[in-house]
Amino acid sequence: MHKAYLILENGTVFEGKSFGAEGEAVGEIVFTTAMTGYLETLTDPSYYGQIVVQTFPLIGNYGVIPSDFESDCPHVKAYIVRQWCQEPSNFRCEGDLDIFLRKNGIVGLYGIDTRHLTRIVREHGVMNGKIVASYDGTVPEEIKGYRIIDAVKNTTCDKEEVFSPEGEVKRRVVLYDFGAKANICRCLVKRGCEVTVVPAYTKVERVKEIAPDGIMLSNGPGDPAENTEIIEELKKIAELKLPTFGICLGHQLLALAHGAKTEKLKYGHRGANQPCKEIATGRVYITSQNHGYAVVNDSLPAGAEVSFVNANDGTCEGVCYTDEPAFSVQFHPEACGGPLDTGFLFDRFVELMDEYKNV
Ligand SMILES: NC(=O)CC[C@H](N)C(=O)O
Repeated sequence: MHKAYLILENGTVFEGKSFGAEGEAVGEIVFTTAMTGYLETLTDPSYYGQIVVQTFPLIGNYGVIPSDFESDCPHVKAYIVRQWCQEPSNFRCEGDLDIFLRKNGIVGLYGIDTRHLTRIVREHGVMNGKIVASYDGTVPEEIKGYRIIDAVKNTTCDKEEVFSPEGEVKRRVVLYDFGAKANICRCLVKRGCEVTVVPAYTKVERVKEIAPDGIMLSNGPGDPAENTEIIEELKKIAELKLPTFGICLGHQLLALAHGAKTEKLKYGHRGANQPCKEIATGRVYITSQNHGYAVVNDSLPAGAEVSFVNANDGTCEGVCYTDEPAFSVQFHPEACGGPLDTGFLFDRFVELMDEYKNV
């Protein structure tokens, strides 16, 4: 394995070794504290444009298992680990991480002090960086200027697709794909929903033609406020007053469509053990998360209430709309990877659809 370097925007340099694809990669450095679920992380489209650092020191122990993927291919810009497992072991394993990254053109770096790197990002805030094969003592210009743009455009599907449950179709859902994780669709299909996955720029007229019982707004990458066209369409979709459930980017876009604001967090929440408190019950759930932006609590308009807050930093983790059958969460109830504790939110959505069907 060759030597490779990570150069940070602030001039810090880490020397490590290359794995995966050879080459260079510039991106936004983010860290995830999840101890497992690296395949779900790699293939979650929300990581588009980001160089992901795993804080857990040994990654790849169970190899590559395609049925765990959250989309067809990895979306991370590059991948950094302390150590990758060269002899994975699992009855479902179909290969190792190095070959998987190489095949998919993802540059990897290992053998650096990921704890030190994480501390820098945590204290300084999220920053850009570049992985290079050689270092000449200078910080490349492109690092500072890097910005993730057109993220949803580059990760949404290009045509509609219908997923049907095995048994009877109990309700029909339109799932807006802003860069959706596959498990959102699986969670709905499992509950007897026929899911029509639609591209992110689908107009309200098409939704009316499909005439679903509910609307699901998926997760996705990038700055939520950048999606002005989608936000305008969501305003019209909200007028249909259909049961609506938003997750992560979907949650942020729904709030923006109602006039709320979003902000970039210092270093985001990425991991599988983020505590979230439900305001109505005071109960704390352990959640799976991957986001860099959040809805500003105080910016919510009348008719929208904070339903969950992050127990660590008090940021908005959920919104409930009092004049519409709509709710959303910043965390991932579909988990994958991560705890399944908040899967009941899909049951709530299904109940909401059934309630509205009967009125
Ligand atoms: N997982 C997501 O949907 C992330 C939403 C958004 N891109 C953020 O970083 O905040």
